[in-house]
Amino acid sequence: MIEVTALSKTFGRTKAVDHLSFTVRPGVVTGFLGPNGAGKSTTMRMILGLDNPTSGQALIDGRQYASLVRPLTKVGALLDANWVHPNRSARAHLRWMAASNGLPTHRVDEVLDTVGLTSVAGKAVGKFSLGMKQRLGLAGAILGDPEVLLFDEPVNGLDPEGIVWIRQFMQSLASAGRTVFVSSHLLSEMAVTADHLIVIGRGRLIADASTADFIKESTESTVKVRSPRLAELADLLVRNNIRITPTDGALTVHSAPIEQVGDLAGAAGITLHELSGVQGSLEEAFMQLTGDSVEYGGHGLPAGGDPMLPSGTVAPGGGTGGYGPQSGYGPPDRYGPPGGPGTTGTTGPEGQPR
Ligand SMILES: Nc1ncnc2c1ncn2[C@@H]1O[C@H](COP(=O)(O)OP(=O)(O)OP(=O)(O)O)[C@@H](O)[C@H]1O
Repeated sequence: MIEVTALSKTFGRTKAVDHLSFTVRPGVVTGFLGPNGAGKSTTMRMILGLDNPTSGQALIDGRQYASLVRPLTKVGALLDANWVHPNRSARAHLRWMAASNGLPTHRVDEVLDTVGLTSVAGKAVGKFSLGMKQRLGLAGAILGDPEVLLFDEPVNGLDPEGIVWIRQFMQSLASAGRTVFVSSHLLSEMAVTADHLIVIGRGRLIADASTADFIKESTESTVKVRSPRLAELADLLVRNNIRITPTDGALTVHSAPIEQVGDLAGAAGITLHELSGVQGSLEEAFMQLTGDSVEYGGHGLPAGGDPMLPSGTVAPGGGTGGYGPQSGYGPPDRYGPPGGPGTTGTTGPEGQPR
């Protein structure tokens, strides 16, 4: 378990982490989300003893990282996959890590096998692709069979196959009862990987909730309905004071439960070809909650909504224009392709204090 209590870190005039408190529990994957510069890497670095807090504390199973005798047996981390000497082979790199923590050499071959690097174990790491380096970083993280694992942007720059592999890898670690704490910019990926989310903005806690609750509470649920008598159905719903938006041969219903829509259509004898509930996405929930916490950029949509839509209509996905968030809706490109590992200047697993 990781316990962060009133944790703060100031760099000059920048408050990178501001009185942050949360707990990361074992048995589930906990995602760590926040806009660029929110303080995720700094928080992880403090948990790992790589940065000293200005105030507050971060404990791993009740102890500070610095007080752990053989840290790799308690905590494994992947902060920067590029932090490996390029001329060293994968096996030599892991042997060096194992020796420094008093771990048996046979663990090296075991973890190489787990991450699928056995056939290239003798190759210089400098010749590795990013995906292979990420796998090597994960091998280092699990070398000491630790109960607690931290991964900072582990899927950065990976292809879809690599992303799915890492997702399953993290989920299997969690289902074995480990504590898994992972930061990522890829929100759609986090939505299917993490069971629980810690969301921060400008160093402060914004949300600490299950992924399902976070999405449910921060987005609008709508109903999608299709019918061969769409115009009649639209008229019926409007007459019942229900707000709707026409979308691609269907109606999006904003202010009525699915049962009411079905009952009204049924009573009027209107055949339906589709009646389904639509939940918002993690992207929408994230932007809704962190819109004001973005450090750089952030050109929100105008307060009146999307200028491309008629007034009173609703942007697809619950955007602005009469419904949903009216302000602080940042441009999605903030969450686009990440800058790649190393952009936060973090240190690899070997950089952890012994
Ligand atoms: N060593 C440092 N010296 C000065 N400022 C720093 C240092 N490390 C981080 N910061 C600042 O602290 C704030 C938080 O940075 P941090 O890297 O922790 O955020 P992040 O959420 O990990 O961002 P990203 O998602 O972009 O990696 C930023 O304003 C950053 O510029």
